[in-house]
Amino acid sequence: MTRDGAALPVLGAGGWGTALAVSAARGGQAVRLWARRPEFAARLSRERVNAEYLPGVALPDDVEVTADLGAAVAGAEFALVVVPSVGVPDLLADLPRDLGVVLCAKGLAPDGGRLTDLAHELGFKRVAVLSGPNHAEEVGRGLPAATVVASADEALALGVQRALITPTLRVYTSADVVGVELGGVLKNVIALAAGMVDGLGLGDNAKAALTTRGLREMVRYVVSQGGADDTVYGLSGLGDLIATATSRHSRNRAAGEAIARGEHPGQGGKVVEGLRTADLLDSWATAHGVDLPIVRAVHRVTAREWTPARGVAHLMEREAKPE
Ligand SMILES: NC(=O)c1ccc[n+]([C@@H]2O[C@H](COP(=O)([O-])OP(=O)(O)OC[C@H]3O[C@@H](n4cnc5c(N)ncnc54)[C@H](O)[C@@H]3O)[C@@H](O)[C@H]2O)c1
Ligand SMILES: O=P(O)(O)OC[C@H](O)CO
Repeated sequence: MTRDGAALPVLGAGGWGTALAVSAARGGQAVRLWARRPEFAARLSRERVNAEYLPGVALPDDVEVTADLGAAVAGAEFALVVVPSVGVPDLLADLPRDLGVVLCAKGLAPDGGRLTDLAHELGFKRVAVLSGPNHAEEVGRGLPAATVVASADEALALGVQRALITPTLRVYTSADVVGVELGGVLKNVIALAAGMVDGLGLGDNAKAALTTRGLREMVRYVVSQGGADDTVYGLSGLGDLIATATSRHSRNRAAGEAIARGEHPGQGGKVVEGLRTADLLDSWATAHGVDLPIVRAVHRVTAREWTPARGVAHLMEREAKPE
């Protein structure tokens, strides 16, 4: 399904689903945007602006909004799955298994594994992941950006590339599903830590050290899972780490900043994936004896087991060693 085929289903009408729908439609792709709540879908269809999740961005005429999941995916070769990771298992369970699924959430499955693995376990044969430095607020406004679609199924990756590429969104393909998927997952935790550095006023040196050591931690985890270190140094790893750890748009960075100030992160119901990821990954790292000290510190601080100051001490007072 491409621009000359059936409409592209975009499942999930939060900030990212809406931005992808708008971007693809501006590029000439007909889109069906599925929202879970019928009243929300009706309002979006009527007002043509997602005031709750992506204010100020008008839906082009080529975006049809529906709350009917069957109608949204009818006749499609693949669909973009753009709900938060916690909602992905239930949504996948409701989809036909011959549909290609393009997972866009930057989070983990309930058991701490990868969502692409979960999709295969549920019986999907054609599975891809889309990830990159992509703030919805900027993609929705048509500012230039690049992203990566990874799949073991090259035809699927090429189909997604054709459907999504526009003069303002450059879409690369990759065969490294593990590397592309986990880069986007891990960077949220490092962005939470970067936000804490901001909130504590620790300075630019500290933030540079934290993000660089965070990148090393991303490489260690991705390689332990079978991904390539090269991928982590690309758009979906380092690129997204830069975009998230430095951005005023990032909900993860902002949540870290709020926590460091002693506040509870309030994001108006918008998902902060790094909180759940830190919890799942810290347990995984403990169980498997893998050293992920920043993940550990972020989890303990966000779980309110450690103060932010103790988290900093945990990172600074580790045994001296070569870089
Ligand atoms: N916002 C971004 O800039 C951005 C960019 C790239 C990737 N992502 C990732 O995309 C995913 C979705 O993020 P978002 O920014 O669109 O979220 P959001 O917070 O803007 O909105 C979440 C949307 O999902 C819906 N939702 C929540 N739980 C659901 C469930 N169980 N089943 C179905 N729908 C559910 C909500 O009603 C809402 O429409 C996240 O994993 C995020 O990390 C976000
Ligand atoms: O707002 P965040 O922190 O969820 O980040 C959004 C995107 O993942 C940036 O690429």
